[in-house]
Amino acid sequence: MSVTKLELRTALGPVYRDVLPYPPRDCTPEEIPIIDLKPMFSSDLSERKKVSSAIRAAAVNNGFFYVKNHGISSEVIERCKSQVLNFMRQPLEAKDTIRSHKYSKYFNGYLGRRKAQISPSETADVRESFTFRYSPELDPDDPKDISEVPPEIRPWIRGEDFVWEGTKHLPDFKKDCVAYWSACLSLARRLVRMFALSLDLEENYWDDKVTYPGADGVFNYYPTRTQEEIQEKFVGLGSHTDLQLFTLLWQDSVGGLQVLNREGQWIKAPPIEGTIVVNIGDYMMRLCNDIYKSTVHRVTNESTQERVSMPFFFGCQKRFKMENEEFVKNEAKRSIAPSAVVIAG
Ligand SMILES: O=C(O)CCC(=O)C(=O)O
Ligand SMILES: [Fe+2]
Repeated sequence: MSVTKLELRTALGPVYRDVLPYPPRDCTPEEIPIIDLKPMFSSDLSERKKVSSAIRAAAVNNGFFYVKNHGISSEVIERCKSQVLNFMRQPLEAKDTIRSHKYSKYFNGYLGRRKAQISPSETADVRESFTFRYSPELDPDDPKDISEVPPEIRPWIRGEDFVWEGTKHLPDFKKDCVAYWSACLSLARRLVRMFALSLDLEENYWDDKVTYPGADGVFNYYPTRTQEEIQEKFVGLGSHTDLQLFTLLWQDSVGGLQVLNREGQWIKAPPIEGTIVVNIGDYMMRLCNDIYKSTVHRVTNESTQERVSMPFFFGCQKRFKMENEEFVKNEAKRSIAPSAVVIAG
């Protein structure tokens, strides 16, 4: 049996994985379970522990699970998804007015088709994306003007206004995007408590580290591939791990997300109506000494329809990671998850 070596650019430096020579197959419910979040909203600790123990079981296995009854309304999701299409279906010139490589210090804005390559072992990414990062005035739980943020924290705020300036012509674009992002942030702050419980930590272990969190909203758009891209086996988004504590990932009904399981077999994580995918990131894996796995995943849109996904990357603000110097250095090379080697032009 001949395995292939896959090289990954992770926040822990280059990592290699053996991949089995079999084509991707459907996942089983044990491999990527569905966790019901309803008990998370209970005031009864033993109820909440039902969620945390289910999280632990999934996190030590493949590090990927779906959540249902997550509390984000389907209207908020649908409105945001429509806005992603409104933005992405514009002519390239309009999207390029907020081009990330040109206008952003912190990877906010638009990244074009085949302008990055996240995986050194695969092709450039066909995916286009729009990114906006944490701004205190958008925080749903305690909105603040930047002037009210403690001075030592201000330099770490990564949101940039040009993304909203350059999309003003799209009615309600900011409002609908922020509504979805806010809902993700509130959910993530609850979910991180379940992660704390799952690791036998105090439930509030992360609370003060996510007051000004890493909270990156990314909208991914996977156009259908050209004949050339199909022949050359272009990936939508190459194999990678996410960088932060965990990711909340909404995907539309098109499909194309694959996860590398513990055995090195690619398994498909199909869209399941009403759910959001959650996966562990490198920083969580580092903090818990690899007990929880930051899982390798990739996307290829092999359908004849465009695909949208809306990940939300949640973590501690960078200054809390300084004790992990190596981690921060490698993370800077990769930046946030949609980053990669930049392709000129
Ligand atoms: O599009 C997807 O389903 C996954 C996206 C992803 O992995 C990412 O943006 O990091
Ligand atoms: Fe990812």
